Amino acid sequence: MGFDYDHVKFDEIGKDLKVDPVPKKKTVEQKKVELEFDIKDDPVKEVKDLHTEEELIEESVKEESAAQKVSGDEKTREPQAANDRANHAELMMSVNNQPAIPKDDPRLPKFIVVGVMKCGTGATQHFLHNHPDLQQAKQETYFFNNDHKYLELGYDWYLNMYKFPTHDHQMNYEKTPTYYKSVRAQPRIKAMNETVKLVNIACDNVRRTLSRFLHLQHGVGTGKFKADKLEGFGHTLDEFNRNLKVTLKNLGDFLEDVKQNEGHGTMEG
Ligand SMILES: Nc1ncnc2c1ncn2[C@@H]1O[C@H](COP(=O)(O)OS(=O)(=O)O)[C@@H](OP(=O)(O)O)[C@H]1O
Repeated sequence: MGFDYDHVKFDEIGKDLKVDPVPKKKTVEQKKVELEFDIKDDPVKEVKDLHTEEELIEESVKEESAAQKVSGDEKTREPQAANDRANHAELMMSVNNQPAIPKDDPRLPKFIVVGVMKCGTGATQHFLHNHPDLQQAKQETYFFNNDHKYLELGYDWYLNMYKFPTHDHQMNYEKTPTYYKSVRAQPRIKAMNETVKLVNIACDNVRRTLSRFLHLQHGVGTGKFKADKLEGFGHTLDEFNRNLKVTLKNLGDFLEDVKQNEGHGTMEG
């Protein structure tokens, strides 16, 4: 059963929303004052986990963009178009020097929690941690989706994230909640062990988005992240909602345009 596009009024989407005027951009000085206010009044001082995770991601992103600047070629850039992904993954495997994989090392993980970020991966890890036959990596490694770690530091670095199993049945594992969306990580994990088990936890995407937003907002409020992390999302839940309403209205206009013009009105362009 197909979707009946003809009877959908895309230009109606968001029409009844009472959209408040888009807030004017704040000056740097205003943002600074707000940030200081947030830090002073924030009741939660302890954001250790949040800090560690975000630091690792930021480090990973910085390293990737530095690699792109230096090489300036296709090898290190994650492709945006879905159609390019499979080809790109193959390209990545063939053109880069792959690190030697010590396939028999008992420290290698038997399964990996690959995501989804903000779907309770931390809670899952917490439960697994208490199992006597399981042993987790020292931290979220971000190994397979980071060119610097994977290609330059290699498996020496990765294996150092693990202890040797203490008995025959014990299995090592890691959790890095961004692997699920990484074009790089997939073939690299397969190269390590093509029967390794991957655990992916799914949840409601709206709840997940809100969780991520509040995570970022909290991090900015406590000075752990830079304020520009929230650019476009707003700095409060009210701003987030306001911006979402505008985005939703724009989405309706965009879809109407696609409906009218793509493939001469067939939407098959
Ligand atoms: N058991 C269970 N089931 C469903 N959801 C749960 C569970 N335990 C924790 N949570 C909520 O998951 C949010 C944190 O997810 P993650 O641990 O995956 O975050 S992270 O990606 O590692 O930062 C975080 O959501 P928010 O509280 O909305 O931020 C947790 O409350």
